[in-house]
Amino acid sequence: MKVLIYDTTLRDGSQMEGVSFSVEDKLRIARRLDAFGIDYIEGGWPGAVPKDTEFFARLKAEPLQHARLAAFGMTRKAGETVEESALLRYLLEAETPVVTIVGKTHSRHVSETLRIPLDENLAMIRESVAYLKAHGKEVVFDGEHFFDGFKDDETYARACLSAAVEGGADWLCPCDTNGGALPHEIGETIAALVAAYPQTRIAMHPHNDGDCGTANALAAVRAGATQVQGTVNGFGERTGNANLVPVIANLRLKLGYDCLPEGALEELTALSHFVDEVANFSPNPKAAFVGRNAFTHKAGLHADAISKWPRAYDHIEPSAVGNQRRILVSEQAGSASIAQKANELGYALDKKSPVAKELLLTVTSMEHEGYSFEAAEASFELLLKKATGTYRRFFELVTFRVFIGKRACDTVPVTEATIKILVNGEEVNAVAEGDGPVNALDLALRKALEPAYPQLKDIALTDYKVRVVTTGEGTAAKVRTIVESTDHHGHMWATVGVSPNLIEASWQAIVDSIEYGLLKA
Ligand SMILES: CC(=O)SCCNC(=O)CCNC(=O)[C@H](O)C(C)(C)COP(=O)(O)OP(=O)(O)OC[C@H]1O[C@@H](n2cnc3c(N)ncnc32)[C@H](O)[C@@H]1OP(=O)(O)O
Ligand SMILES: CC(=O)C(=O)O
Repeated sequence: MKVLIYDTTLRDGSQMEGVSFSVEDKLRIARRLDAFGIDYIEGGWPGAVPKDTEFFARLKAEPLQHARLAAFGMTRKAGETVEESALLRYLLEAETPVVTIVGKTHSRHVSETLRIPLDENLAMIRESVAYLKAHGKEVVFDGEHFFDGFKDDETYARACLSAAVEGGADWLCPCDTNGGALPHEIGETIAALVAAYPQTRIAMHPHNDGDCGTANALAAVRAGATQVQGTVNGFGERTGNANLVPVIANLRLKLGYDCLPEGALEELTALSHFVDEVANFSPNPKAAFVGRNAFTHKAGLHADAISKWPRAYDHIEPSAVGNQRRILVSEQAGSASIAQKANELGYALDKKSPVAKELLLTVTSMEHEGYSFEAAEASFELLLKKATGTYRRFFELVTFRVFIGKRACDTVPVTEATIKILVNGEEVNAVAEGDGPVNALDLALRKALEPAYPQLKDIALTDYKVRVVTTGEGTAAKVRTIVESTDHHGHMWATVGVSPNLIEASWQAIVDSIEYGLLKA
């Protein structure tokens, strides 16, 4: 069974707070969606939003390869003719094969927000659709507030769709504009429309205000809708539109619908992250199917079962959507978690070995002290190296001191770190000033180490996070620092330190970061 996917990330998605695509952004997303195999791409509202007008103009030179491009707009306004409607004219000027127009289908909205006679709204719908059809367009009629209208005044809601059918609409797309409908209501209503309009294809435009966007899209398809409208990552007005990511994955993998070209589904995770990146959002780790956590297993019992049957705790094979399975090491771990993580990192370790048991004890007691290894895998790998005899020490601390001073005339405090270490048995001293105590300490350590380890120049600290943790000893407050680092190959790692003293916690994380970087180099 075929279902067509209609993407409105560039139109309804742009209506979300925090989203402001440039024309370039829109073009990049459109091309990516096109390459991915989306059937319809709604690019925006030409004539209303200047960026959208430019977007359609620029696409004329290099049309999409696979998707049908849709321009979005609304019916003519009350009291004007279709020929007089500037908005309809702009839609034609966009020169897209598809035009989608929204019209009111809830009688109360017609009376209270448009403040026009109910018959005039029907004429606006019929005449606008007919006008666009006369210009050779494939026309999608978006029935605004349809499901609420259907509950309130079914006769009028149906009359609106009938007006669109009389105008020659190719698609009737009832919209759950306020996003509050439930799946059973959507299913029943769509089934009624499929029966009532056998000659016209039925689409569905769900919003997510009741957190039922995906469920409503699936309910509509199961009831006979053959087009689903939504956005990548659920961008959209208020709480967003139906999220096409789980909609597509569920349609394809759970319900067996044909909604993408062969092989495209494996690109779903990359597509989702791409759209977030263009929108300047961090990908949501909890996103179903494509989030970093979607196939990440923390509990020891889960990790044990997965080591015996990889699919044991996953609803699908992660690679089907381009994602991957991960095992975390934490206080929730068991020896199977330790062994699997070790294997993943390239160390042969049996879960029943004394080393695995010992390491588990170390990890769980350190986590009890406030360490957290799930966000600091490099520190865990150093523990693993120590446990398996593959650790190498690069230097030994003799002493460090950090000085912070501020005189009345200073705008910012002066920070200086002095360090004495042993490198290959020789004492090395260094002093450095920094933007703060941690920076000064990091710089002093590097200064002392760089003559012996010039490869350190390629290792940079990229992020530093501090969190207060109250653990173990009653109410004693400790801080946990996580340091993120990178090398010139783009390899990234994170390390952790914990202490009641911020400088000491930072020192531990910095030392781990440098040791790990040198071991990998
Ligand atoms: C459900 C949806 O998400 S639909 C998409 C909504 N998207 C947007 O609104 C983004 C783009 N919008 C815009 O650029 C502007 O709002 C425009 C260009 C469409 C209209 O701007 P303006 O002419 O300044 O009107 P304004 O936005 O203040 O008011 C909307 C007008 O359209 C009328 N209108 C609203 N819906 C419809 C409709 N379905 N059919 C006909 N007229 C309508 C309103 O009655 C109002 O008319 P009035 O000015 O005579 O009172
Ligand atoms: C058309 C549209 O975006 C809606 O009614 O939600």
